[in-house]
Amino acid sequence: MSVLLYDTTLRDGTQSEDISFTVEDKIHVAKLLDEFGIHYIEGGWPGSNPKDIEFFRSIKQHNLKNARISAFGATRRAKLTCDDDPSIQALLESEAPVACIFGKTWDFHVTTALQIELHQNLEIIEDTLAYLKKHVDQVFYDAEHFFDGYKANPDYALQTLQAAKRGGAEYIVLCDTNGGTLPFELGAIIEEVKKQIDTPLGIHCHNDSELAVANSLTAVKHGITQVQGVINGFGERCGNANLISIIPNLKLKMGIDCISDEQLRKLYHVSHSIRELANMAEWKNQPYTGKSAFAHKGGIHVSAILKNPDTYEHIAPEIIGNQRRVLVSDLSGRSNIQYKIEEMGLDIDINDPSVQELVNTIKELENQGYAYEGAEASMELLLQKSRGLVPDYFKLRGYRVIDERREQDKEPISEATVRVEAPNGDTYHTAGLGNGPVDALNTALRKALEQFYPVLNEITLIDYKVRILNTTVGTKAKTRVLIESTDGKTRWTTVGVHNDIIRASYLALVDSIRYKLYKENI
Ligand SMILES: CC(=O)SCCNC(=O)CCNC(=O)[C@H](O)C(C)(C)COP(=O)(O)OP(=O)(O)OC[C@H]1O[C@@H](n2cnc3c(N)ncnc32)[C@H](O)[C@@H]1OP(=O)(O)O
Ligand SMILES: CC(=O)C(=O)O
Repeated sequence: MSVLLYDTTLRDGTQSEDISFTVEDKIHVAKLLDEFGIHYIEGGWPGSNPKDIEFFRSIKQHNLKNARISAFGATRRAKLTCDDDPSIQALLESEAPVACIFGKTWDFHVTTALQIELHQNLEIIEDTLAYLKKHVDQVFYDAEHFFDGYKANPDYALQTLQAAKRGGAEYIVLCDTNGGTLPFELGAIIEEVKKQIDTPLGIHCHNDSELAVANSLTAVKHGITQVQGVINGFGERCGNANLISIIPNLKLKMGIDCISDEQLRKLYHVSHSIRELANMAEWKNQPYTGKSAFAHKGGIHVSAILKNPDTYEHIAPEIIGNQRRVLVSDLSGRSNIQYKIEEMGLDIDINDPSVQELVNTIKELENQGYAYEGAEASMELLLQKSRGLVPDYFKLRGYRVIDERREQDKEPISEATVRVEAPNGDTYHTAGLGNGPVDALNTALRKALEQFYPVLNEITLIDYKVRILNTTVGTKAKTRVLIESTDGKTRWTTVGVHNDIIRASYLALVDSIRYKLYKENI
């Protein structure tokens, strides 16, 4: 059995709150989807807006390898013929080889939304499809609200499908538009449809009951051969069926070879690239492609993973381009540390006393508010320091930070001074201005240290996160600061915790600097 993948990220996905692709973004997404092995890419609704018209004009200049481009539209307006309907004409002008038209199935929608007679809707469906069939290579029909319509009036719902069949639809796609259908209802209804309709069937599910993926897979189990969905499940309200979950489930769990093994390895890349292009926040726990999807934290889990990863993983992460991660925290045992040691390429025996010492230190520090699962550079320093492998690169003799606003209409000024002592005993006294007290402290500290460690000028701070830990004590609360740094080659994250936010930032900054020096073998 084979299943055709129909992606509507560029149409239904853009109905998601906060998503607005440019034409260039849309072209980029289409090319990613094509490489990934998607069979149909719905590029937009040419009757809706100039951006979508431009997309269809522009995509013709790109030679796609796998995918056919589909243009979306509605059945003709009741008062217009297809020749007069601007939306139908825009669809033809798009010159897309595939047209996907949605029409009404639910009698309630016909009388309430379209406000026409039930028989008129049947005529509209049939003649819109028949008209398009004469002009477009392939015509698909999206039966909007099919499952709700069937539950309300099965006879009429099936009549709408018969009309689509008479009109020549190559595929009839059953839509769970409001996302309220349960998998067992959906399966039973599809079985009834198959008794009446011999046109190939597709499925298009929304996620309002968090069942869009389950419903899509159930539909395939009941013989449906086209699955419509959106990358990362983007879409209006709670989103559409998530192709990032559907595809590996079809291939790895149901044995349906919808894309090649090589294409499946791009799953992580496609998911993250399209999320970036959509400018949507990271979904860490996203099944399959989230950063946490194969992240193991509990000591017992990690101990078993080290013996055989199948103990706590449903698939091997590499198959879909993701990777296993082990987190270190106060829920760790020695196995977590052992995993990290191997990951860092260090040669330390699990029975070395430093390992148990590190487990104990981490549990104690986490109790004070430190969090090492996102600050692996600080953890590596802790481990290597306990083994005497991190020198005292410098001593801080003192610092002062001034943050002042001298006049009402002027921006505040932040200034820091630091005194540090180099290993040879020389003392450096520097000052720095900054965009706030932490920035000023960073400038002053780096000015001093770069005089005897020039390599530090490669470091840039790329992220600074502050979390207040015990919020009930107000301004006396403890602060955790996480700093992410890069030297252009790698990125690393360090942590600092203190009652004083400047001191917490200083601790995280100093760990970042020490990590760079340690990695340079200085
Ligand atoms: C389930 C789905 O996801 S369907 C896709 C939904 N997506 C969108 O709506 C995004 C793109 N939409 C648009 O750009 C605009 O809504 C347009 C251009 C299509 C129409 O704009 P307007 O002409 O201003 O109409 P408006 O958006 O106010 O209302 C929609 C009209 O389409 C009609 N309509 C709804 N479904 C259908 C259908 N299947 N076939 C024909 N007409 C339909 C409605 O009855 C309404 O008609 P009315 O103006 O006579 O009351
Ligand atoms: C066609 C469509 O997007 C729907 O019915 O949900």
